[in-house]
Amino acid sequence: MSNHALENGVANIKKEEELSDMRHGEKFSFLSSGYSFEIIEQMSNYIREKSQLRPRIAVICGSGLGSLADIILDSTVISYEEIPHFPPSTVPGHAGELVIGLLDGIPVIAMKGRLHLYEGYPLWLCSMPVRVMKLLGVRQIVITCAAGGLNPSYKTGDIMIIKDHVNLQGLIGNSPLVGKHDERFGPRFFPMNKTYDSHYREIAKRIATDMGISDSVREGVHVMVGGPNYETIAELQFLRLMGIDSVGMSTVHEVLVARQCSMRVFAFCLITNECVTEYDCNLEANHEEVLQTAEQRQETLKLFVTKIVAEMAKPENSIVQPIPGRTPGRTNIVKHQINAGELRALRKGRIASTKPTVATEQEVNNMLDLGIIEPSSG
Ligand SMILES: O=P(O)(O)O[C@@H]1C[C@H](O)[C@@H](CO)O1
Ligand code: HPA
Repeated sequence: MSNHALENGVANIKKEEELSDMRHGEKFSFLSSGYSFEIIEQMSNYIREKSQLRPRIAVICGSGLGSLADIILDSTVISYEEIPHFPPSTVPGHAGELVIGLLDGIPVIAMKGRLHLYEGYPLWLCSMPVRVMKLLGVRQIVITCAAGGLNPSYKTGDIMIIKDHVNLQGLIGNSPLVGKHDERFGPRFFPMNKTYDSHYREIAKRIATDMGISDSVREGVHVMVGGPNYETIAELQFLRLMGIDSVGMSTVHEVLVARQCSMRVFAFCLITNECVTEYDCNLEANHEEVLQTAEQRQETLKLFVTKIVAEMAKPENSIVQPIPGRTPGRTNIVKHQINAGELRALRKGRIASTKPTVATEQEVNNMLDLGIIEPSSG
């Protein structure tokens, strides 16, 4: 199926290119905004049929961090290649599997391996799984990555909680969000200043203290570069001037898409190597070191992530606010009203949605963001 992924993407782009402005009878081209809502819905429906669990929490495992998914019990494993329209993962250290199961008793969905820009996939395709997970009911997400430590005080093996990012690609117009807009994925114009959930960051720091690892846990600003090559010394010096603490090749595009659809985000990097910023240094960045560091830190990270997920799942930590910026009157969501029986059935995963009746847009948005109802293509 995955062989068709890019073809289908291209078909989708062609459809968009054919859009015409009827007022003027002219044809306009659109940059691709990726898979339509209906294709994402098809993908999530495929996944939903494979597991009875309806996780609210997702984990994206970065390079060499796939073992985080190995502690998920009673799991259903779905290879990316079998999911319609899902492209394969092509990087060592990225298994290319979705794992749905229980992490210390809490339903989660994990991406064991992600998609990168440097694999030749456009950013909308790299971040597409986040939209699929949203339609599956995910409302909170833990995003992890391997990164080079640019802050001179960082050491290999440190965990850096991301408090902010510089979206280098986005600043010059390469964003997963460019192109034709569909309000069902969230607003086009939305704020980013509360992106990295401050409450979850505090929880993570408390957990680090309890685990006795606070000396190796940092908080900093992440940048995503295009890769696949590591950076030159001049590039790293430039990034350091910008106030960057960690350099990676992922995460930012996923965070953007997650925030657009109102997910609460906790993200961290494992500092897998120290960035070389001096010309007279003989060290050279390499992927083997990245994977090796990840392997050395896997037990600590498994515990760290398990504890964070347990906290995120607590009712008081799982309240989700809709992201500001929805365009009034532009949402295509079918409105639902829900009774107690339906709510119980939804929570047990026996039904995916309820019959459409009338509810206010505010009620619908609240229910959507709380994961009580599913967005529909209607
Ligand atoms: O998938 P992530 O961002 O964790 O992987 C990093 C970036 C490159 O894919 C790779 C470079 O070693 O590790
Ligand atoms: N640079 C960019 N991406 C990375 C690095 C790095 O040094 N290490 C792991 N991913």
